[in-house]
Amino acid sequence: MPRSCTLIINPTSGSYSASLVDRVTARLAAAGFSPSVLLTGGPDDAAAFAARACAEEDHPFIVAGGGDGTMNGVINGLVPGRATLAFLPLGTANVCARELGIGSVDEAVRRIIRREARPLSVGLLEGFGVSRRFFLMAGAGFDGFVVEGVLGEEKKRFGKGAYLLSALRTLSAWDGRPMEVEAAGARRSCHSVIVCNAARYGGSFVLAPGASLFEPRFRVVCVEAGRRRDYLRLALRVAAGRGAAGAGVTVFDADTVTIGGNKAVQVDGDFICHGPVTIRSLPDFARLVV
Ligand SMILES: Nc1ncnc2c1ncn2[C@@H]1O[C@H](COP(=O)(O)OP(=O)(O)OP(=O)(O)O)[C@@H](O)[C@H]1O
Repeated sequence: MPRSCTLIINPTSGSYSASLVDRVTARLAAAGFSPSVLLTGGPDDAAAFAARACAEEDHPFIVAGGGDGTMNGVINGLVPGRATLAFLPLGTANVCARELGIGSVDEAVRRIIRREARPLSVGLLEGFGVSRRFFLMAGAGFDGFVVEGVLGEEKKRFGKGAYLLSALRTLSAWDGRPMEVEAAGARRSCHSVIVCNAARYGGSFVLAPGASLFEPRFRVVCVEAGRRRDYLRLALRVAAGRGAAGAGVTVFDADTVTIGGNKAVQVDGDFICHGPVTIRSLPDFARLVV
């Protein structure tokens, strides 16, 4: 019997085309799958479609076709421990594909057909009235404020350039307050913190070497120094491929992180809330095609 396979596709993602999706489904059908395509009509659909697939089948096979936002949506709709998940890179940054070493749509399809999968760990962020899963990272402080400050109008006009404009505004209206971060049995005073479930950040920059989608723990990047020049040094280190750790920045492992204060918090590139929040790892959340 053909293996059913639900493709949840974001038609607004960076490199989507209907003909490309037709080619993918034809290849999957030829390889013995019975693919069904669901096109998202808005930001909440990926999670709703994933939840529906889990209601219809005990162990659904789901392909998230789009960018990292689509993958995040699907993860937020899944019932833990039941689904096998694959990523079809149709987005702009596609950090997920970079983490998995998937270089093209063809490569992704070959891997889907092979169906080799490993247990995926994701993160769960909980704040006041908010609960959200993430698979790449959660950030509180500088990057939270940048994501919160992106203006819809600028995003329409300048695309990813809107993040740069927001970063410039965040730099000029500098918030120097520290916040308390409790993790791995220690309390630290940090200016920003990024809880990494994957090594890469914002594209191909490796922020947290050693972080892995398959490990039931995070690499936590604490920016202790709170001056603009410390962030410049951090950016230069990361751009040079040396990772975040260095002067004013501590990196350590933890599976639970509590962040105090009321700074802005983003997960997987979406603004979620202001602190305080608690973050914990959810091991064996799904099986991820590798
Ligand atoms: N039909 C739709 N119309 C408008 N927005 C949508 C629709 N479907 C999904 N979205 C939203 O689009 C956002 C961005 O999509 P996605 O991340 O898949 O692509 P991308 O931005 O091109 O890629 P990347 O995140 O890898 O840079 C998603 O977070 C989702 O909220």
